[in-house]
Amino acid sequence: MNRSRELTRDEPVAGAMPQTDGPRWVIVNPVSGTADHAERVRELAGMRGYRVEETDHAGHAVELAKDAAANGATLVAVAGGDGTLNEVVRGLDSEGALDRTTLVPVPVGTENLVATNLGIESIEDAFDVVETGARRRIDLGVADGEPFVMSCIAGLIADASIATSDELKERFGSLAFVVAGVQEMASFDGLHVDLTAISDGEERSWSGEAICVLVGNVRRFAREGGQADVEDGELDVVVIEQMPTGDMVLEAIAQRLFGEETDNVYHVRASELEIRVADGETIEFSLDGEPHADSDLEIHTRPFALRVCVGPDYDPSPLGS
Ligand SMILES: Nc1ncnc2c1ncn2[C@@H]1O[C@H](COP(=O)(O)OP(=O)(O)OP(=O)(O)O)[C@@H](O)[C@H]1O
Repeated sequence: MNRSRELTRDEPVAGAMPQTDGPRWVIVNPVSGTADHAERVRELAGMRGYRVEETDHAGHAVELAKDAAANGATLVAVAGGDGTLNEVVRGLDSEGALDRTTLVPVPVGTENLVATNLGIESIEDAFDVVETGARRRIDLGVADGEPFVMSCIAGLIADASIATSDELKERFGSLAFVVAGVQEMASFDGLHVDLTAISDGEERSWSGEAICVLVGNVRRFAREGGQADVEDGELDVVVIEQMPTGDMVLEAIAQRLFGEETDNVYHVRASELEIRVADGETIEFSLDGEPHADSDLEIHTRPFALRVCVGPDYDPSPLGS
C-alpha cells in the first residue's frame, strides 16, 4: 500500500471556481430510471445553450465524455443515474480532464444517490444550480484503478441494484438493498477477508469471515446512513461479519447498522484500504452499482478530484466536522 500519498488541498474547496463559461454539454442516458426525461432535458438544455448528446448503448457515456473533453467542455451535465455519472467521470478522467471540467448530475436515474447527496433533487434544480448554485471540489474514490463517486460494495451484495420491496425501503431507507441482499445469504458462504485501513497515517486491521464490505464516498452506510463528508479525503467503511442465517438476521443487521450496537459490524474511516481474500477466491464488487471482480482490492481517495455544482441543501460538513 502506498502510505506516502497525502491530501492535496491545492486550492480552496469553495468560492471562485474556474471556467464554466466554455462549452456546456449535457450527456443524456435516455433509458435511465423511468426513461421519460429526455424531452424535458433537451428543452431546458436548449434554452441554456448546452450541446446535447444521447447515449445509445451501455458504456457510451464514457466515449461521449471523452468527446466533451476533446471539445473543451468546461461544464458537463449528466442526465442519468449513478451508473451514467460513473461512466462520464471515467471518460473525463481518462483524458486528464477532471480538473478543468465541472460536473452537475441531473437526477433522472433510479436512485440518484450522488445528485441527492449533493442537494440536487430534480431536473430543474440541476439546470438552476449551474446558474446560481455553489461549486465545490469533492473527493473521488478509486478501486483497482477505477474511479467511483458514490460507493464500492464488495461481497454478497455487490449488486447494489438488487430488487428491494417497498416495505423494506420504507423501513430501512437507503439501506434497504443491504437488508434485501442479506436475505440471499443462506446460499452465500461468506468471504474470508483481511482488511487494512489507513486513516491519518494510522493503520487498522480486521480479519474474519464477512458477508460484505461497504465503502461509501458520498454516502454513509453506518448508523442512520445519509450524506457522508465528501471533502475530508476519507471513505466510510463498514464490514458486516458473517452471522448465522435465520429470521433474526435481518433485524440484527438493521439494528447494528442503525443503532449503537457494534457486534458483527466493524466501522472504520480510511483514506486507503486494502481488501484481501483467501487464495483462489475472487471478490465481486460494484463501483457505483456496476459489477467488477478481482482477487484483491486496493481502494484510496483522490481528495478534491471532482468539481461539482451543488444545491442549497448540500452540507460540506454533515457530521459537524
Ligand atoms: N442507450 C442505452 N441503452 C441501454 N443501456 C444504456 C444506454 N445508455 C446507457 N446505458 C446503461 O444504462 C445503465 C444504467 O444507467 P443509470 O445508472 O444512469 O440509471 P439507473 O440504473 O436507472 O439509475 P441509478 O444508477 O441511479 O440507480 C448504465 O450501466 C449504462 O451503461
